[in-house]
Amino acid sequence: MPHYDLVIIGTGSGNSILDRRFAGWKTAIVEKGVFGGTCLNVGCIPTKMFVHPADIAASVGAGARLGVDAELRGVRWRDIRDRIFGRIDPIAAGGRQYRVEHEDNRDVTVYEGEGRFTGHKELTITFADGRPAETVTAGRFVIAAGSRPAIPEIPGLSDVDYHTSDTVMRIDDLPERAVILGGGFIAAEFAHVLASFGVAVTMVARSGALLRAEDADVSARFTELAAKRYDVRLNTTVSKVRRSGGGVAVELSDPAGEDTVEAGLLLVATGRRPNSDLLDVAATGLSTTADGYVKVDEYQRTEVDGIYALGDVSSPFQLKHVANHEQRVVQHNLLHPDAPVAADHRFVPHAVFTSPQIASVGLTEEQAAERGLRYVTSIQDYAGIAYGWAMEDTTSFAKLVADPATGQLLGAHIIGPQAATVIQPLIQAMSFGLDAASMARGQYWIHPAMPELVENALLGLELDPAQT
Ligand SMILES: Cc1cc2nc3c(=O)[nH]c(=O)nc-3n(C[C@H](O)[C@H](O)[C@H](O)COP(=O)(O)OP(=O)(O)OC[C@H]3O[C@@H](n4cnc5c(N)ncnc54)[C@H](O)[C@@H]3O)c2cc1C
Ligand SMILES: NC(=O)c1ccc[n+]([C@@H]2O[C@H](COP(=O)([O-])OP(=O)(O)OC[C@H]3O[C@@H](n4cnc5c(N)ncnc54)[C@H](O)[C@@H]3O)[C@@H](O)[C@H]2O)c1
Repeated sequence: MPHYDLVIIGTGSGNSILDRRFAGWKTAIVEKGVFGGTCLNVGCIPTKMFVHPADIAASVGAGARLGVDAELRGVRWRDIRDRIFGRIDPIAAGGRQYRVEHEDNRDVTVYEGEGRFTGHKELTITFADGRPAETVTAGRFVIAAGSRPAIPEIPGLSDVDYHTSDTVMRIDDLPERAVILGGGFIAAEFAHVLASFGVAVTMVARSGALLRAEDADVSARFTELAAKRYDVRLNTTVSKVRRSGGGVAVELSDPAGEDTVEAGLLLVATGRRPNSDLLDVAATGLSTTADGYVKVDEYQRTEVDGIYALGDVSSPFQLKHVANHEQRVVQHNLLHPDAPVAADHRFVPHAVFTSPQIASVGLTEEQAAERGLRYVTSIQDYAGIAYGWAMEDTTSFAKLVADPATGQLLGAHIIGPQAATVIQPLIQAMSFGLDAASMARGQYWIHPAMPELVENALLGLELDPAQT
């Protein structure tokens, strides 16, 4: 049975651990799917490569209001799809080839199969091509096995051809109508992409709002805008799914009664679950949280000495920048176990690349209230800054939550054009402890640029007199 210094399970962020400092470490990498993991192959990268042309397509119709009459003549879906994957697939293949063949990786063995713990620090790898399974042991493991779409139990679902984010980007033709189940990140991003490309979209959410985890004002505004663009069904559950014509019939139930929507495509976007169960992490002595995340401490160490975990398999954030940060922490701690560094999860931002864009960091107003904190808020509409006038914006805003006594920002939430970019100075201020008044007045803000939104939101905070 081969014994390794290090076994890494998963080639998403896990693949970035090895650099020349690990030369001489006898290492195995285990990957059951496509090299590069979720973000590269079926996540952040391709989705945003679809969102960009979707933004362009959507902007054509939006010009008339400003006096620019333009028409969208068509969307060449297959060309867009093939361009995107024509770029991504070779990157994944190149990453694999580098690990398998390159001289830099002479101490690395790549196992292209599915790993499962079968004992203490013992992993058995099975292969799809029927080769005999192999069992390896190691002094150190990194569990970077990510997450997968969570599929709810809905009568009939397993009998129809439904999609998840893993498959929907590779379809051959766009349907006339799509039903999207879920009201979270993936639902919001794909609703925008599909609708911008001419697909009629029905969004089905079991609660009373879309993007419910956002600050309530942001969630409410997004829900209101989405309802103008899509057929949004709130407080609705799917009671049954069945085949119908060339597609699916989705039977819906809401407080007002029953309805059936027929569509050429059903996208299930109801969250993602960590892959700890398929890995049987209990067999190596690890426990998980109630939601299935491998338990780690602030150093990304699991309960078993020498086993680390990172990314979606252990982090409820389920974000690539978090997986990458944790990967750097694990990398350091593997090399310097006696001087470990901790992961910094204080101010983890996220953005939803839908329309309008949404970005957020820190506490929502609801979370600040729940924690009993003393806080003030400020809402700055895009309509109140010069660039917002240029865009004739009427619906976008930034909302700040701050501690009035110290001027420290507690949270920032933006819904509107370029939200994911405009929020960055606020993330920086929170990360480095810059107070709102110093931030607003201690620097120039380019006029008339979008960050004036941030400047004005900061100036709108009613801080205690000592802070102003
Ligand atoms: C549609 C979509 C869009 C997204 N967009 C964004 C975004 O815009 N911004 C953002 O920050 N995040 C985004 N995310 C989230 C982001 O993709 C993930 O947080 C990130 O990829 C997690 O990285 P990871 O390394 O933990 O796992 P992964 O990248 O999933 O890597 C895990 C790897 O482990 C392999 N594996 C699993 N189990 C085993 C096993 N038993 N044996 C062998 N190999 C195994 C898998 O095949 C996979 O390759 C998106 C996710 C999705 C689904
Ligand atoms: N821009 C980004 O950073 C980005 C984009 C896409 C995905 N992601 C990551 O991927 C994760 C997964 O995305 P997601 O949209 O699937 O999850 P999500 O948690 O954002 O949303 C899941 C949605 O499904 C609903 N839901 C859950 N179980 C259900 C059930 N049984 N029946 C009906 N509805 C149900 C929830 O109420 C919610 O509306 C996100 O949490 C995010 O971390 C990030």
